[in-house]
Amino acid sequence: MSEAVIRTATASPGLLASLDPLLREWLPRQRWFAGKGRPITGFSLVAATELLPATAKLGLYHLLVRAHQPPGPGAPPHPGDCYQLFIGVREALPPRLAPALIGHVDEGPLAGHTVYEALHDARPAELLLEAVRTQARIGGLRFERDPHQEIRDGLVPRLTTGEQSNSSIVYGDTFILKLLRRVLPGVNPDLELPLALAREGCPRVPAPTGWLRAELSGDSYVLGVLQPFVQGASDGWELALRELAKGEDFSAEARALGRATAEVHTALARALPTVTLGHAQLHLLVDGMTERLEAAAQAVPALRPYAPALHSAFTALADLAAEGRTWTAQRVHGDLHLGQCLRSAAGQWSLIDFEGEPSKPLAERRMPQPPARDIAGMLRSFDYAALSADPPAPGWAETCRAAYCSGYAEVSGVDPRTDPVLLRACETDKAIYEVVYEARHRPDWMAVPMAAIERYATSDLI
Ligand SMILES: Nc1ncnc2c1ncn2[C@@H]1O[C@H](COP(=O)(O)OP(=O)(O)O)[C@@H](O)[C@H]1O
Ligand SMILES: O=P(O)(O)O[C@H]1O[C@H](CO)[C@@H](O[C@H]2O[C@H](CO)[C@@H](O)[C@H](O)[C@H]2O)[C@H](O)[C@H]1O
Repeated sequence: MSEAVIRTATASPGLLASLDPLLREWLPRQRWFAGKGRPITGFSLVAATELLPATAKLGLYHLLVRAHQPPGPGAPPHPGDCYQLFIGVREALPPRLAPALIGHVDEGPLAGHTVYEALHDARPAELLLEAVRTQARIGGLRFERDPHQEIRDGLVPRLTTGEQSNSSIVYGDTFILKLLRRVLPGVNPDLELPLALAREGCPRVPAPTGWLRAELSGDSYVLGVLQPFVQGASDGWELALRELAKGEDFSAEARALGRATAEVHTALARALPTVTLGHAQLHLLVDGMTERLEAAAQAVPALRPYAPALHSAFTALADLAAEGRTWTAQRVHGDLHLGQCLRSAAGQWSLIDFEGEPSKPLAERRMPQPPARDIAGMLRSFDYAALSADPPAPGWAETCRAAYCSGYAEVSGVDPRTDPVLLRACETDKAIYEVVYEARHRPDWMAVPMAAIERYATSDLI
Protein backbone atom coordinates (compact mmCIF):
# COMPACT_ATOMS: atom_id res chain seq x y z
CA MET A 1 0.00 0.00 0.00
CA SER A 2 2.82 2.44 0.75
CA GLU A 3 3.84 1.99 -2.90
CA ALA A 4 0.50 3.41 -3.97
CA VAL A 5 0.97 6.36 -1.62
CA ILE A 6 4.34 7.19 -3.04
CA ARG A 7 3.22 6.87 -6.65
CA THR A 8 1.85 10.28 -7.38
CA ALA A 9 0.63 11.84 -10.57
CA THR A 10 -0.96 15.14 -11.44
CA ALA A 11 -4.74 15.07 -11.57
CA SER A 12 -6.28 14.94 -15.03
CA PRO A 13 -7.26 18.19 -16.71
CA GLY A 14 -11.02 18.61 -16.88
CA LEU A 15 -11.50 16.76 -13.58
CA LEU A 16 -13.25 19.60 -11.76
CA ALA A 17 -15.49 20.42 -14.74
CA SER A 18 -16.72 16.84 -14.79
CA LEU A 19 -17.43 16.90 -11.04
CA ASP A 20 -19.00 20.38 -11.03
CA PRO A 21 -22.71 19.45 -11.39
CA LEU A 22 -22.39 16.68 -8.80
CA LEU A 23 -20.58 18.86 -6.25
CA ARG A 24 -23.14 21.66 -6.63
CA GLU A 25 -25.78 19.27 -5.41
CA TRP A 26 -23.74 17.27 -2.86
CA LEU A 27 -21.60 19.91 -1.12
CA PRO A 28 -24.43 22.05 0.36
CA ARG A 29 -25.88 18.89 1.97
CA GLN A 30 -22.73 18.26 4.00
CA ARG A 31 -22.89 19.18 7.70
CA TRP A 32 -19.48 20.88 7.41
CA PHE A 33 -20.41 23.08 4.43
CA ALA A 34 -20.09 26.62 5.79
CA GLY A 35 -21.99 28.49 3.04
CA LYS A 36 -25.49 27.13 3.66
CA GLY A 37 -28.37 29.20 2.35
CA ARG A 38 -26.35 30.86 -0.45
CA PRO A 39 -26.18 29.39 -3.99
CA ILE A 40 -22.91 28.04 -5.36
CA THR A 41 -22.10 29.97 -8.53
CA GLY A 42 -19.02 27.96 -9.50
CA PHE A 43 -15.88 26.15 -8.35
CA SER A 44 -12.18 26.65 -8.88
CA LEU A 45 -9.45 24.16 -8.25
CA VAL A 46 -6.85 25.16 -5.65
CA ALA A 47 -4.99 21.82 -5.81
CA ALA A 48 -5.62 18.30 -7.03
CA THR A 49 -3.49 15.29 -6.11
CA GLU A 50 -4.03 11.80 -7.37
CA LEU A 51 -3.48 9.46 -4.40
CA LEU A 52 -4.59 6.33 -6.28
CA PRO A 53 -4.89 6.31 -10.09
CA ALA A 54 -8.48 6.40 -11.36
CA THR A 55 -7.54 3.77 -13.94
CA ALA A 56 -7.34 1.15 -11.18
CA LYS A 57 -10.36 -0.58 -9.58
CA LEU A 58 -10.38 2.18 -6.98
CA GLY A 59 -9.18 5.73 -7.64
CA LEU A 60 -8.64 8.46 -5.08
CA TYR A 61 -8.26 12.19 -5.55
CA HIS A 62 -7.38 14.72 -2.90
CA LEU A 63 -8.92 18.03 -3.91
CA LEU A 64 -8.81 21.53 -2.51
CA VAL A 65 -11.73 23.28 -4.17
CA ARG A 66 -12.93 26.84 -3.79
CA ALA A 67 -16.72 27.20 -3.84
CA HIS A 68 -17.81 30.58 -5.16
CA GLN A 69 -20.90 32.07 -3.53
CA PRO A 70 -22.43 35.52 -3.23
CA PRO A 71 -21.63 37.08 0.19
CA GLY A 72 -24.20 36.81 3.00
CA PRO A 73 -26.34 39.85 4.01
CA GLY A 74 -24.09 42.71 5.13
CA ALA A 75 -20.91 40.71 4.44
CA PRO A 76 -18.16 42.05 2.15
CA PRO A 77 -17.37 40.32 -1.19
CA HIS A 78 -15.39 37.10 -0.61
CA PRO A 79 -13.41 34.84 -2.97
CA GLY A 80 -15.30 31.78 -1.59
CA ASP A 81 -14.36 29.11 0.95
CA CYS A 82 -11.78 26.44 0.15
CA TYR A 83 -12.84 22.87 1.01
CA GLN A 84 -10.79 19.70 1.39
CA LEU A 85 -12.42 16.78 -0.46
CA PHE A 86 -11.46 13.12 -0.74
CA ILE A 87 -13.05 11.82 -3.92
CA GLY A 88 -13.18 8.06 -4.45
CA VAL A 89 -13.69 6.75 -7.98
CA ARG A 90 -15.13 3.32 -8.81
CA GLU A 91 -16.86 1.75 -11.77
CA ALA A 92 -19.70 0.73 -9.47
CA LEU A 93 -20.29 1.42 -5.80
CA PRO A 94 -20.71 -1.61 -3.52
CA PRO A 95 -23.93 -1.39 -1.43
CA ARG A 96 -21.99 -0.76 1.81
CA LEU A 97 -20.77 2.54 0.28
CA ALA A 98 -24.23 3.71 -0.87
CA PRO A 99 -24.42 6.46 1.82
CA ALA A 100 -21.13 7.86 0.48
CA LEU A 101 -22.42 8.38 -3.08
CA ILE A 102 -21.69 11.74 -4.68
CA GLY A 103 -22.94 10.74 -8.16
CA HIS A 104 -22.31 9.25 -11.56
CA VAL A 105 -20.02 11.14 -13.91
CA ASP A 106 -21.28 11.58 -17.49
CA GLU A 107 -18.45 13.48 -19.15
CA GLY A 108 -14.73 14.20 -18.96
CA PRO A 109 -11.84 12.06 -17.70
CA LEU A 110 -14.03 10.11 -15.24
CA ALA A 111 -17.01 9.54 -17.59
CA GLY A 112 -18.83 6.30 -16.77
CA HIS A 113 -17.47 6.18 -13.21
CA THR A 114 -19.15 6.66 -9.86
CA VAL A 115 -17.60 9.17 -7.45
CA TYR A 116 -18.11 9.06 -3.70
CA GLU A 117 -16.90 10.42 -0.37
CA ALA A 118 -13.79 8.27 0.03
CA LEU A 119 -13.43 8.64 3.82
CA HIS A 120 -16.22 6.03 4.21
CA ASP A 121 -14.04 3.48 2.44
CA ALA A 122 -11.41 1.43 4.32
CA ARG A 123 -8.67 1.46 1.70
CA PRO A 124 -8.43 5.27 1.27
CA ALA A 125 -8.64 5.70 5.06
CA GLU A 126 -5.81 3.19 5.58
CA LEU A 127 -3.80 4.95 2.93
CA LEU A 128 -3.97 8.24 4.84
CA LEU A 129 -2.66 6.68 8.06
CA GLU A 130 0.06 4.90 6.13
CA ALA A 131 1.06 8.19 4.53
CA VAL A 132 1.46 9.81 7.99
CA ARG A 133 3.40 6.77 9.25
CA THR A 134 5.80 6.92 6.31
CA GLN A 135 5.94 10.75 6.22
CA ALA A 136 4.89 10.73 2.58
CA ARG A 137 5.20 13.81 0.35
CA ILE A 138 2.75 13.63 -2.53
CA GLY A 139 2.48 16.61 -4.83
CA GLY A 140 1.99 19.56 -2.48
CA LEU A 141 0.82 17.29 0.38
CA ARG A 142 3.12 16.80 3.37
CA PHE A 143 2.29 13.98 5.80
CA GLU A 144 4.35 14.55 8.96
CA ARG A 145 4.62 12.97 12.40
CA ASP A 146 6.15 13.02 15.85
CA PRO A 147 8.95 10.43 15.53
CA HIS A 148 8.63 9.54 19.23
CA GLN A 149 5.07 8.17 18.94
CA GLU A 150 4.63 4.75 17.37
CA ILE A 151 1.95 4.20 14.68
CA ARG A 152 1.17 0.49 14.42
CA ASP A 153 0.19 -1.22 11.18
CA GLY A 154 -3.21 -2.81 10.64
CA LEU A 155 -5.45 -0.46 12.65
CA VAL A 156 -8.99 -0.74 11.30
CA PRO A 157 -10.49 2.63 10.25
CA ARG A 158 -14.03 3.90 10.78
CA LEU A 159 -15.44 7.30 9.92
CA THR A 160 -17.14 8.96 12.89
CA THR A 161 -20.80 9.85 12.48
CA GLY A 162 -21.32 12.72 14.95
CA GLU A 163 -22.43 16.28 14.21
CA GLN A 164 -19.11 17.82 13.25
CA SER A 165 -17.60 20.88 11.58
CA ASN A 166 -14.93 18.58 10.08
CA SER A 167 -14.56 14.82 9.46
CA SER A 168 -12.73 12.32 11.64
CA ILE A 169 -11.51 8.75 11.14
CA VAL A 170 -10.85 6.55 14.16
CA TYR A 171 -8.18 3.87 13.68
CA GLY A 172 -8.62 0.80 15.85
CA ASP A 173 -9.61 2.93 18.87
CA THR A 174 -5.93 3.97 18.97
CA PHE A 175 -5.80 7.16 16.91
CA ILE A 176 -8.23 9.71 15.54
CA LEU A 177 -7.45 11.65 12.36
CA LYS A 178 -9.36 14.89 12.04
CA LEU A 179 -9.51 16.16 8.47
CA LEU A 180 -10.34 19.84 8.30
CA ARG A 181 -12.99 20.65 5.74
CA ARG A 182 -12.91 24.44 5.30
CA VAL A 183 -9.20 25.15 5.05
CA LEU A 184 -7.27 28.37 5.27
CA PRO A 185 -3.63 29.29 4.66
CA GLY A 186 -1.57 30.05 7.78
CA VAL A 187 -0.84 28.64 11.23
CA ASN A 188 -3.86 26.68 12.44
CA PRO A 189 -4.50 26.69 16.21
CA ASP A 190 -5.94 23.16 15.99
CA LEU A 191 -2.35 21.94 15.53
CA GLU A 192 -0.42 24.86 17.00
CA LEU A 193 -1.98 24.77 20.48
CA PRO A 194 -1.93 20.99 21.11
CA LEU A 195 1.73 20.96 19.97
CA ALA A 196 2.55 23.84 22.36
CA LEU A 197 0.69 22.10 25.20
CA ALA A 198 2.50 18.82 24.48
CA ARG A 199 5.83 20.66 24.72
CA GLU A 200 4.71 21.99 28.13
CA GLY A 201 3.85 18.45 29.23
CA CYS A 202 0.17 19.36 29.78
CA PRO A 203 -1.73 16.06 30.17
CA ARG A 204 -5.18 17.61 29.55
CA VAL A 205 -4.82 17.62 25.74
CA PRO A 206 -3.98 14.61 23.51
CA ALA A 207 -0.53 15.30 21.99
CA PRO A 208 -0.53 15.35 18.15
CA THR A 209 0.96 12.17 16.69
CA GLY A 210 1.06 13.43 13.12
CA TRP A 211 -0.46 15.96 10.77
CA LEU A 212 -1.16 16.71 7.13
CA ARG A 213 -0.23 20.00 5.50
CA ALA A 214 -0.31 21.37 1.97
CA GLU A 215 2.42 23.64 0.62
CA LEU A 216 0.91 25.65 -2.21
CA SER A 217 2.49 28.65 -3.92
CA GLY A 218 4.33 29.66 -0.74
CA ASP A 219 1.25 29.19 1.51
CA SER A 220 1.03 26.43 4.11
CA TYR A 221 -2.39 24.92 4.95
CA VAL A 222 -3.02 22.58 7.88
CA LEU A 223 -5.35 19.90 6.50
CA GLY A 224 -5.49 17.31 9.27
CA VAL A 225 -4.28 16.26 12.71
CA LEU A 226 -3.75 12.72 14.02
CA GLN A 227 -3.86 12.24 17.77
CA PRO A 228 -4.26 9.43 20.31
CA PHE A 229 -7.89 8.34 20.70
CA VAL A 230 -9.18 8.70 24.26
CA GLN A 231 -10.65 5.23 24.74
CA GLY A 232 -14.04 4.62 26.26
CA ALA A 233 -14.54 8.38 26.56
CA SER A 234 -17.84 10.18 26.99
CA ASP A 235 -18.06 13.83 26.08
CA GLY A 236 -19.18 16.39 28.61
CA TRP A 237 -22.37 17.13 26.68
CA GLU A 238 -23.54 13.48 26.71
CA LEU A 239 -22.63 13.15 30.38
CA ALA A 240 -24.40 16.35 31.36
CA LEU A 241 -27.59 15.34 29.51
CA ARG A 242 -27.46 11.90 31.11
CA GLU A 243 -27.17 13.37 34.62
CA LEU A 244 -29.91 15.89 33.89
CA ALA A 245 -32.24 13.12 32.69
CA LYS A 246 -31.65 11.29 35.97
CA GLY A 247 -32.18 14.54 37.92
CA GLU A 248 -28.62 14.25 39.19
CA ASP A 249 -26.10 16.79 40.25
CA PHE A 250 -23.14 17.48 37.92
CA SER A 251 -21.18 19.75 40.23
CA ALA A 252 -18.25 17.37 40.89
CA GLU A 253 -17.70 17.05 37.13
CA ALA A 254 -18.19 20.78 36.59
CA ARG A 255 -15.54 21.46 39.23
CA ALA A 256 -13.14 18.96 37.57
CA LEU A 257 -13.81 20.71 34.24
CA GLY A 258 -12.98 24.06 35.84
CA ARG A 259 -9.70 22.60 37.09
CA ALA A 260 -8.89 21.11 33.66
CA THR A 261 -9.63 24.44 31.93
CA ALA A 262 -7.33 26.26 34.36
CA GLU A 263 -4.55 23.69 33.82
CA VAL A 264 -4.76 24.25 30.06
CA HIS A 265 -4.84 28.04 30.45
CA THR A 266 -1.86 28.00 32.81
CA ALA A 267 0.15 25.84 30.37
CA LEU A 268 -0.82 28.04 27.39
CA ALA A 269 0.24 31.17 29.28
CA ARG A 270 3.63 29.53 29.91
CA ALA A 271 4.03 28.27 26.36
CA LEU A 272 2.96 31.29 24.30
CA PRO A 273 3.10 35.08 24.69
CA THR A 274 0.68 36.94 26.96
CA VAL A 275 -0.17 40.63 26.65
CA THR A 276 -1.66 43.31 28.88
CA LEU A 277 -4.89 44.80 27.58
CA GLY A 278 -5.01 48.47 28.43
CA HIS A 279 -7.48 51.08 27.28
CA ALA A 280 -6.60 50.96 23.56
CA GLN A 281 -6.43 47.15 23.27
CA LEU A 282 -9.61 46.71 25.24
CA HIS A 283 -11.34 49.07 22.85
CA LEU A 284 -10.37 46.76 19.99
CA LEU A 285 -11.87 43.83 21.90
CA VAL A 286 -15.08 45.77 22.61
CA ASP A 287 -15.24 47.01 19.00
CA GLY A 288 -15.01 43.37 17.83
CA MET A 289 -17.90 42.40 20.12
CA THR A 290 -19.95 45.37 18.91
CA GLU A 291 -19.29 44.58 15.25
CA ARG A 292 -20.30 40.95 15.78
CA LEU A 293 -23.51 42.10 17.44
CA GLU A 294 -24.29 44.41 14.52
CA ALA A 295 -23.57 41.72 11.93
CA ALA A 296 -25.61 39.18 13.91
CA ALA A 297 -28.58 41.55 14.14
CA GLN A 298 -28.38 42.03 10.37
CA ALA A 299 -28.35 38.29 9.76
CA VAL A 300 -30.91 37.25 12.42
CA PRO A 301 -33.84 39.68 12.75
CA ALA A 302 -34.95 38.08 16.07
CA LEU A 303 -31.90 39.66 17.72
CA ARG A 304 -32.72 43.23 16.71
CA PRO A 305 -35.05 44.23 19.61
CA TYR A 306 -32.37 43.17 22.11
CA ALA A 307 -29.37 44.80 20.43
CA PRO A 308 -29.25 48.07 22.46
CA ALA A 309 -29.49 46.25 25.82
CA LEU A 310 -26.89 43.67 24.76
CA HIS A 311 -24.58 46.45 23.66
CA SER A 312 -24.60 47.89 27.18
CA ALA A 313 -22.70 44.76 28.39
CA PHE A 314 -19.87 45.80 26.04
CA THR A 315 -19.90 49.50 26.96
CA ALA A 316 -19.74 48.54 30.67
CA LEU A 317 -16.44 46.80 29.90
CA ALA A 318 -15.14 49.79 27.93
CA ASP A 319 -16.06 52.00 30.91
CA LEU A 320 -13.87 49.91 33.24
CA ALA A 321 -10.97 50.28 30.81
CA ALA A 322 -11.53 54.04 30.70
CA GLU A 323 -11.17 54.04 34.51
CA GLY A 324 -7.70 52.48 34.11
CA ARG A 325 -8.43 48.75 34.62
CA THR A 326 -6.17 46.37 32.71
CA TRP A 327 -6.54 42.67 31.87
CA THR A 328 -4.09 39.94 30.89
CA ALA A 329 -4.75 38.22 27.58
CA GLN A 330 -3.28 34.92 26.44
CA ARG A 331 -3.91 32.18 23.89
CA VAL A 332 -7.13 30.34 24.71
CA HIS A 333 -9.14 27.38 23.36
CA GLY A 334 -11.51 29.73 21.55
CA ASP A 335 -14.64 27.56 21.25
CA LEU A 336 -14.85 25.74 24.56
CA HIS A 337 -18.08 23.92 25.34
CA LEU A 338 -19.13 20.63 26.95
CA GLY A 339 -18.82 18.77 23.63
CA GLN A 340 -15.10 19.66 23.52
CA CYS A 341 -14.39 17.91 26.83
CA LEU A 342 -13.81 14.17 26.96
CA ARG A 343 -13.86 12.12 30.16
CA SER A 344 -11.78 8.97 29.85
CA ALA A 345 -12.88 5.63 31.29
CA ALA A 346 -10.51 6.44 34.18
CA GLY A 347 -12.40 9.70 34.88
CA GLN A 348 -9.74 12.11 33.56
CA TRP A 349 -10.87 15.11 31.50
CA SER A 350 -9.21 16.11 28.21
CA LEU A 351 -9.95 19.16 26.09
CA ILE A 352 -10.05 18.80 22.29
CA ASP A 353 -10.71 20.85 19.13
CA PHE A 354 -8.54 23.96 19.42
CA GLU A 355 -9.66 25.20 16.01
CA GLY A 356 -11.52 28.17 17.59
CA GLU A 357 -14.77 29.49 16.18
CA PRO A 358 -14.58 28.19 12.59
CA SER A 359 -16.30 31.26 11.11
CA LYS A 360 -13.54 33.65 12.30
CA PRO A 361 -10.35 34.38 10.29
CA LEU A 362 -7.28 32.48 11.55
CA ALA A 363 -5.42 35.66 12.59
CA GLU A 364 -8.34 36.64 14.82
CA ARG A 365 -8.59 33.15 16.33
CA ARG A 366 -4.86 33.27 17.20
CA MET A 367 -5.03 36.61 19.03
CA PRO A 368 -4.45 36.54 22.79
CA GLN A 369 -7.77 36.83 24.62
CA PRO A 370 -8.86 37.12 28.25
CA PRO A 371 -9.27 33.54 29.57
CA ALA A 372 -12.84 34.57 30.45
CA ARG A 373 -13.67 33.86 26.78
CA ASP A 374 -13.31 30.10 27.31
CA ILE A 375 -14.91 30.23 30.75
CA ALA A 376 -17.92 32.00 29.23
CA GLY A 377 -18.11 29.24 26.58
CA MET A 378 -18.41 26.56 29.26
CA LEU A 379 -20.92 28.55 31.30
CA ARG A 380 -23.05 28.95 28.17
CA SER A 381 -22.81 25.21 27.66
CA PHE A 382 -24.20 24.44 31.14
CA ASP A 383 -27.06 26.75 30.21
CA TYR A 384 -27.58 24.90 26.89
CA ALA A 385 -27.69 21.55 28.68
CA ALA A 386 -30.08 22.81 31.36
CA LEU A 387 -32.47 24.27 28.77
CA SER A 388 -32.36 21.08 26.66
CA ALA A 389 -33.61 19.04 29.61
CA ASP A 390 -37.26 18.15 29.97
CA PRO A 391 -38.35 20.00 32.07
CA PRO A 392 -35.67 22.72 31.76
CA ALA A 393 -33.48 22.94 34.86
CA PRO A 394 -32.03 26.45 35.24
CA GLY A 395 -30.98 25.72 38.85
CA TRP A 396 -28.79 22.87 37.59
CA ALA A 397 -26.88 25.33 35.38
CA GLU A 398 -26.40 27.70 38.32
CA THR A 399 -24.91 24.94 40.48
CA CYS A 400 -22.56 23.90 37.64
CA ARG A 401 -21.55 27.51 37.12
CA ALA A 402 -20.51 27.92 40.75
CA ALA A 403 -18.66 24.56 40.83
CA TYR A 404 -16.85 25.24 37.55
CA CYS A 405 -15.66 28.68 38.67
CA SER A 406 -14.51 27.28 42.04
CA GLY A 407 -12.57 24.49 40.30
CA TYR A 408 -10.99 27.06 37.99
CA ALA A 409 -9.97 29.20 40.98
CA GLU A 410 -8.44 26.22 42.82
CA VAL A 411 -5.86 25.74 40.06
CA SER A 412 -5.35 29.26 38.68
CA GLY A 413 -5.82 31.29 41.86
CA VAL A 414 -8.35 33.50 40.03
CA ASP A 415 -12.11 33.09 40.41
CA PRO A 416 -13.77 34.28 37.17
CA ARG A 417 -16.76 35.54 39.18
CA THR A 418 -14.59 38.31 40.66
CA ASP A 419 -14.70 40.03 37.24
CA PRO A 420 -18.45 40.01 36.49
CA VAL A 421 -18.38 42.76 33.87
CA LEU A 422 -15.83 40.92 31.72
CA LEU A 423 -17.64 37.63 32.21
CA ARG A 424 -21.01 39.12 31.22
CA ALA A 425 -19.50 40.73 28.11
CA CYS A 426 -17.92 37.41 27.07
CA GLU A 427 -21.11 35.42 27.76
CA THR A 428 -23.17 37.93 25.79
CA ASP A 429 -20.73 37.80 22.87
CA LYS A 430 -20.84 33.98 22.93
CA ALA A 431 -24.64 33.84 23.04
CA ILE A 432 -24.77 36.18 20.02
CA TYR A 433 -22.35 33.86 18.17
CA GLU A 434 -24.57 30.92 19.11
CA VAL A 435 -27.73 32.57 17.77
CA VAL A 436 -26.02 33.04 14.39
CA TYR A 437 -24.57 29.52 14.50
CA GLU A 438 -27.96 27.97 15.25
CA ALA A 439 -29.76 30.12 12.65
CA ARG A 440 -27.31 28.79 10.05
CA HIS A 441 -26.90 25.19 11.12
CA ARG A 442 -29.68 24.11 13.49
CA PRO A 443 -32.68 26.47 13.37
CA ASP A 444 -34.57 24.17 15.77
CA TRP A 445 -32.07 25.10 18.50
CA MET A 446 -32.43 28.88 18.12
CA ALA A 447 -34.64 29.14 21.21
CA VAL A 448 -31.79 27.99 23.48
CA PRO A 449 -29.37 30.90 22.93
CA MET A 450 -32.33 33.27 22.41
CA ALA A 451 -33.48 32.51 25.97
CA ALA A 452 -30.08 33.65 27.22
CA ILE A 453 -30.18 36.75 25.01
CA GLU A 454 -33.50 37.71 26.56
CA ARG A 455 -32.13 37.13 30.06
CA TYR A 456 -28.93 39.12 29.46
CA ALA A 457 -30.91 41.94 27.89
CA THR A 458 -33.33 42.22 30.80
CA SER A 459 -31.34 41.31 33.92
CA ASP A 460 -28.52 42.85 35.90
CA LEU A 461 -25.25 41.00 36.48
CA ILE A 462 -25.64 37.80 38.50
N1 LIG B 1 -8.61 12.41 21.01
C1 LIG B 1 -9.88 11.98 20.92
N2 LIG B 1 -10.27 10.84 21.51
C2 LIG B 1 -11.55 10.38 21.42
N3 LIG B 1 -12.51 11.01 20.73
C3 LIG B 1 -12.17 12.17 20.11
C4 LIG B 1 -10.86 12.72 20.17
N4 LIG B 1 -10.83 13.86 19.45
C5 LIG B 1 -12.07 14.02 18.97
N5 LIG B 1 -12.88 13.01 19.36
C6 LIG B 1 -14.32 12.81 19.01
O1 LIG B 1 -14.54 13.38 17.72
C7 LIG B 1 -15.51 14.43 17.79
C8 LIG B 1 -15.13 15.54 16.84
O2 LIG B 1 -13.86 16.10 17.17
P1 LIG B 1 -13.59 17.66 17.07
O3 LIG B 1 -12.14 17.91 17.21
O4 LIG B 1 -14.50 18.40 18.02
O5 LIG B 1 -14.02 17.94 15.56
P2 LIG B 1 -14.92 19.09 14.89
O6 LIG B 1 -14.05 20.31 14.79
O7 LIG B 1 -15.24 18.50 13.56
O8 LIG B 1 -16.15 19.33 15.73
C9 LIG B 1 -15.52 14.85 19.26
O9 LIG B 1 -16.75 15.37 19.64
C10 LIG B 1 -15.22 13.54 19.98
O10 LIG B 1 -16.39 12.79 20.12
O1 LIG C 1 -18.42 22.03 15.72
P1 LIG C 1 -17.81 22.54 16.99
O2 LIG C 1 -17.86 21.56 18.12
O3 LIG C 1 -16.46 23.13 16.75
O4 LIG C 1 -18.70 23.78 17.54
C1 LIG C 1 -19.82 24.30 16.88
O5 LIG C 1 -20.94 23.43 17.06
C2 LIG C 1 -21.43 23.30 18.42
C3 LIG C 1 -22.65 22.39 18.39
O6 LIG C 1 -22.35 21.15 17.88
C4 LIG C 1 -21.81 24.66 18.99
O7 LIG C 1 -22.12 24.49 20.38
C5 LIG C 1 -23.38 24.94 20.87
O8 LIG C 1 -24.19 23.80 21.09
C6 LIG C 1 -23.71 22.89 22.08
C7 LIG C 1 -24.74 21.78 22.23
O9 LIG C 1 -24.84 21.04 21.05
C8 LIG C 1 -23.50 23.59 23.43
O10 LIG C 1 -22.91 22.69 24.38
C9 LIG C 1 -22.57 24.77 23.25
O11 LIG C 1 -22.44 25.48 24.47
C10 LIG C 1 -23.15 25.70 22.18
O12 LIG C 1 -22.25 26.78 21.93
C11 LIG C 1 -20.61 25.60 18.90
O13 LIG C 1 -21.00 26.88 19.38
C12 LIG C 1 -20.14 25.69 17.44
O14 LIG C 1 -18.98 26.50 17.34
